[in-house]
Amino acid sequence: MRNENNPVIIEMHRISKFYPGVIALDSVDFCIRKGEIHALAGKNGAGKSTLIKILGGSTQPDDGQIMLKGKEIVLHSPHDAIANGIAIISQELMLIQELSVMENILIGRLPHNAAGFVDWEAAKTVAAEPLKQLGLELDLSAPVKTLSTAQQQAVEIAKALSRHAEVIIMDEPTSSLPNREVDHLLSTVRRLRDQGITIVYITHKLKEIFAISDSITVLRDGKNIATLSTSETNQAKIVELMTGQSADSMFEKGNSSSSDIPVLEVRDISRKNAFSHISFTLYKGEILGFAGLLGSGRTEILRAIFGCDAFDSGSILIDGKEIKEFSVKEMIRRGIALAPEDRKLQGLVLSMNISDNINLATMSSAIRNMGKEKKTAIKLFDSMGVKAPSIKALVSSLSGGNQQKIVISKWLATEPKVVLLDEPTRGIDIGAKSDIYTLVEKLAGEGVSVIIVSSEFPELLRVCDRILTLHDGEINGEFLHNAVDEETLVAYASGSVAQYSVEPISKSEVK
Ligand SMILES: Nc1ncnc2c1ncn2[C@@H]1O[C@H](COP(=O)(O)OP(=O)(O)OP(=O)(O)O)[C@@H](O)[C@H]1O
Repeated sequence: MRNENNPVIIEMHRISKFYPGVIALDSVDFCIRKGEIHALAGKNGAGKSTLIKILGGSTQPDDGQIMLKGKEIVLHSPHDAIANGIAIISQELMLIQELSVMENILIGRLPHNAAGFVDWEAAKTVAAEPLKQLGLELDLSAPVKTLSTAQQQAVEIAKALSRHAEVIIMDEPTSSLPNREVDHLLSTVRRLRDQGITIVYITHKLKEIFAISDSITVLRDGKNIATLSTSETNQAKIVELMTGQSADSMFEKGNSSSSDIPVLEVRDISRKNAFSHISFTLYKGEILGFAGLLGSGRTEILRAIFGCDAFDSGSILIDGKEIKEFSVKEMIRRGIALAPEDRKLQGLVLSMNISDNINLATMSSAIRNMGKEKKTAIKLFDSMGVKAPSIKALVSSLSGGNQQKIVISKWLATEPKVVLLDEPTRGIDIGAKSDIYTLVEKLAGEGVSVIIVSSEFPELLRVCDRILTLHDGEINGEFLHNAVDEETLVAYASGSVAQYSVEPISKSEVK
């Protein structure tokens, strides 16, 4: 709980930051108290990253003032921030994979003996200290590349502690962690707070904000909308503050557009070590969800349908005709589109602009029709509500939610009849999520069929007509969206429902 008696450790006053055509931060005041976990919430593009980059010294504000324990500080570089006890743990960890745990913790600061050689014994003692503070036992000599993501994150935190960080900023720390590691990270964060360390915690996951934080600051369109004590507010209120809309209106399922016309029939496909005996039918205008955890085979099944990966047995039919030739090119020709999970690696070319990215999947010859490309880009840019100065803006400058809209636009440009969306809302804010659900419903209304893979089951319940649960490469349950709850989906997806025979659902029930 926020303790108003804790002294203020950092005050940011009237911080502004301008980029060409964008006010990233508009005279923001941000106050953090010592020993609290302060969550920073806001839609994509609200200004969270810019604010913490300023606090971490990697971006300079155009206006405003930063006070640390009552004294003004000027942060010209990340080095200045570290010297002032402020550390950032980014989503992309800054570790050197080939070096050991100890070398990473003490990077640039290994102790030397009188003869000028590294004093490895002293290094061991110094590096062990922050790990002890975190309550962790790690082999100090193990190369970092042999550790799990959660362990690597712990090394990054230990590095910050060994540099005497008093304020640790964590940017989406659970986004790359498997579910089972999340609770462990949250208890590490609480442990740090109890030792008097101040944490600024950025996440799009509201559940996490309420599980961990003492206070919440909400940014919207570059402004500080409110700073609240977590115990005195609730999720619906935070959604309202983030979006300016009531939470209820964003989470109502629209009418189903599902028909009786089969579009995609997957018959008993199997691939060794990936999935087995997968059979289902997708109908015209239907939104079908795959509820599965990491390793359930969900991504592999989509990739097989899209022709990226082969399967060992079984068959796939589109519009009643069995497909004999499997390649991405052929599947695009037959009207299938896949928006992949890792949008930065597989979905976009970050160094290219919005227009070129939208037209990527339809550029087929060396001679480009620039007029047509521009028309397509403008149409999708407008209909998707992308927040950027123009179609010429670089995709790398967009927020996560807007990047995702570009990935989806790229595939809509191919005018598909089946859209496969792999974790379409991962890491994006609630406003952009709502835009994507609305878009999916609009597509279904136009007769496009959609498969959504997600580990966020409330999202599937919100948008899908029907949901298949996947565990260990097999479909182990089939549910209508209005006949199932989150707990049941979790039980099936985690395999904790041992014996279950899938009751076939008649199409009349789906509607
Ligand atoms: N280097 C940059 N050049 C141009 N515009 C930028 C740059 N960095 C951020 N912006 C713009 O500033 C605004 C705020 O972006 P910021 O990344 O701070 O938002 P955010 O709340 O962190 O979003 P997300 O949750 O997607 O990370 C956005 O409109 C973004 O496009």
